[in-house]
Amino acid sequence: MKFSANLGFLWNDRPLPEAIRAAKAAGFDAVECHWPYETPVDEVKAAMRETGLPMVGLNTRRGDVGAGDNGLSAKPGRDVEARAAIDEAIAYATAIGTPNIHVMAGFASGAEARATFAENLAYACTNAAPNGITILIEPLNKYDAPGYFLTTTDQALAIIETVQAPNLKLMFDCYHVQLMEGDITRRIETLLPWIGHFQFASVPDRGAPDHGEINYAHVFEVTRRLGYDAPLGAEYKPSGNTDDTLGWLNNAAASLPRASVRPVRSGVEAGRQRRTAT
Ligand SMILES: O=C(O)C(=O)[C@H](O)CO
Ligand SMILES: [Mg+2]
Repeated sequence: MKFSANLGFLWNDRPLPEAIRAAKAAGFDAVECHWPYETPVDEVKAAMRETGLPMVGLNTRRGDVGAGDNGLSAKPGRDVEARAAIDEAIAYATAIGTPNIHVMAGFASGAEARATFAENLAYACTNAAPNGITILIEPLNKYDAPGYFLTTTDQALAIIETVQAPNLKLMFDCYHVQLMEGDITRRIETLLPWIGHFQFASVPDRGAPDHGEINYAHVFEVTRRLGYDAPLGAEYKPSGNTDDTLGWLNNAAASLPRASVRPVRSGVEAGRQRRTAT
C-alpha cells in the first residue's frame, strides 16, 4: 500500500519544495498538491528529483477566488478562462510528469452547467491525452462547498458516460463520499474501474484518518484486496504540526503483509525508517 501526501493541506505552512522534502522524510511514497502555479517548475522538479517522489496530482486554478470562484469548468460563459486554466494545468503537469489533473467544476447548477462541464472536460481530455494525463472530476460535499456543481459519485459517473473519454476518471475522496452518500466499501468495489485516484480524511472533522466515522484500516484493505496499487492521497487538515499526526501512516505500514512491512515508529524518524527498510 502506498500513500501520497496532499501538500495543499499537509505541511502547507512551507514552500512547496520544502513540503515535498518533508513528505519524503515522513515516509510518503508520493505527493500531490492543489495549486502549484506560483512555484517555478524548476524548483518543484529539483525537489522531486532529490527526493524521488512523484507528484501524482494537481488541480486546475479555481478562478477569481476573492469573487467566490471555486473552479470554472461548469460555469456557463466562463469557457475561455476555464480552458486557459486547463491548458495551464496540462503544461505544468507535463513539465513535472504529473499523471492526474483534477478539473474543478465550480459553483453552478442546471442543464446548461452540465453541458458546459461536459464540453470543457472533453476539451481537457483531448488535450491531456497526448501527454498521458488523466483528467479527474471530484464530487465535493454540500457542507464545505455548498452550491458546487458536482456532489455525488452517481452524478460524476453520468458525466463520465456522457463525455466518453478513456482518460476521464473519478476522484474518489472518501471524506466527501461519506458525507454525501456513504456505503464506502460497496462504492469502491463497484466504481473501481472508473476511479483514477483516492483521497481520504476523517469524517466529519477532516482530520487525520485515525478517528471519526470511517475505519480507514478497513478502507485501505479494501483497495489493497481489489488490487489497487497507486498511492492513496492523504488530504486532511492536520490538527497542528503535520509530523505529529502521522501515527496512522506508521500503523498502515505495520499492518502490511510481512514481506512489505516497513518497521517504523513515528514522525520524521519513522519516515527515515520507512524509506530505508525493504
Ligand atoms: O477539496 C477537495 O477534496 C479537493 O480534493 C480539491 O482538490 C480541493 O478543493
Ligand atoms: Mg479531495
